[in-house]
Amino acid sequence: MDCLLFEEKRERERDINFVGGRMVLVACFTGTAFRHLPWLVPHNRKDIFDSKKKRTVSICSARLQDNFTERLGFIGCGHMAGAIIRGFIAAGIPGDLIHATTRTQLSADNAKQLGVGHISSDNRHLVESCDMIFLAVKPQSLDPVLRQLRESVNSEVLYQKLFVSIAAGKTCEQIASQLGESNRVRVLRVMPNLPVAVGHVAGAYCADRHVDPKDIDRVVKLFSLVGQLEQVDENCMEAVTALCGSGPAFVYMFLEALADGAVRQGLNRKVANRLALEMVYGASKLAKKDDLHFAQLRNQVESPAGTTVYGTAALESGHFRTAIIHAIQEAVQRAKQL
Ligand SMILES: NC(=O)C1=CN([C@@H]2O[C@H](COP(=O)(O)OP(=O)(O)OC[C@H]3O[C@@H](n4cnc5c(N)ncnc54)[C@H](OP(=O)(O)O)[C@@H]3O)[C@@H](O)[C@H]2O)C=CC1
Ligand SMILES: O=C(O)[C@@H]1CCC=N1
Repeated sequence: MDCLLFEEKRERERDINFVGGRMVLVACFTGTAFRHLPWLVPHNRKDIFDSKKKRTVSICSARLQDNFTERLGFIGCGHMAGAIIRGFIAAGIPGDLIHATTRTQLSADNAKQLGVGHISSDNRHLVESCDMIFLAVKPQSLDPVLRQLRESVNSEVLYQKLFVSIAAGKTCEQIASQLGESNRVRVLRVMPNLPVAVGHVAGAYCADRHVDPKDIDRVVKLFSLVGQLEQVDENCMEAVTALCGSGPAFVYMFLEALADGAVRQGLNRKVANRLALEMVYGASKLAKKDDLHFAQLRNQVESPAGTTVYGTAALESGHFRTAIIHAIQEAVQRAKQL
């Protein structure tokens, strides 16, 4: 799939959107973007001078390298695997390189709709057929899956594969030791989030010390097609799970409440929903662009004795921030229990 690529000055400003089925990418330092997107091949590059921002911006098309041959296997194809697959396929990964297993026909039908090339319920066959195996079942279903793989797949075959777990709360060590000799099993943990479906993942990864840097590189490169993952220590993965994995649910709840508030004041429901969405999107975009402390941005909105400061004071008396901090804490606690 072709994409348009814009390069901008700062790495952190990189942003990927899909427009009319094409990927439009706003990227970092001119010249370095393709190093971060090694599976994209640039062509028709044109450098233009952005007089407003006083810097050169490159615009070009890019496509996935023809030699991308990694076979990706998903054990479990529910909400999260489905979102990752949607993002990968939109970024140009051929469905034929994607394998998935499910338990029910309904999930198999959903996987087919997404464009998954190979669908079955045979986890052993999936592991044997693929290079990178995503463990994408619920954490509560993971132990029996790992046991089944240990019992059914030849251990030397298991050791050749790269396992990527997206399960909340399960450590690399727990997974590796259930699959075989833990220092021979190659496991990375990735915590993605639902917006990976539209090429905008916010999340992180960590790996066991003995995982080969080349394996880490494979996963980082793959996810660079759908956004960017931070590298964190494993003991921070629960915080990332709460912030990034669960975060979209918190944001959707906030959106719902914002729209409800406006509807209560008489605004039409559809208009309220649309405005809530655009407002949060725009506020995030500005915060990302201006890179100011969130409180500085808030202060720009709060006119003295104006409407906003009355609203923010009401949020404080409703313990808004405490409630959010508590939500993150509860989500972390739950991840540790899983
Ligand atoms: N949802 C999210 O936003 C996020 C989820 N995660 C993590 O992703 C993982 C999956 O979560 P989510 O997608 O929400 O869950 P879902 O319940 O939507 O999906 C789980 C999938 O696993 C399949 N499954 C269960 N047992 C087996 C098995 N033995 N063999 C093959 N497939 C099996 C189910 O198939 P069937 O439907 O046929 O029973 C289903 O498709 C979890 O570990 C979660 O922690 C991480 C980040 C965000
Ligand atoms: O709710 C959950 O457990 C999963 C993990 C992060 C988001 N969803």
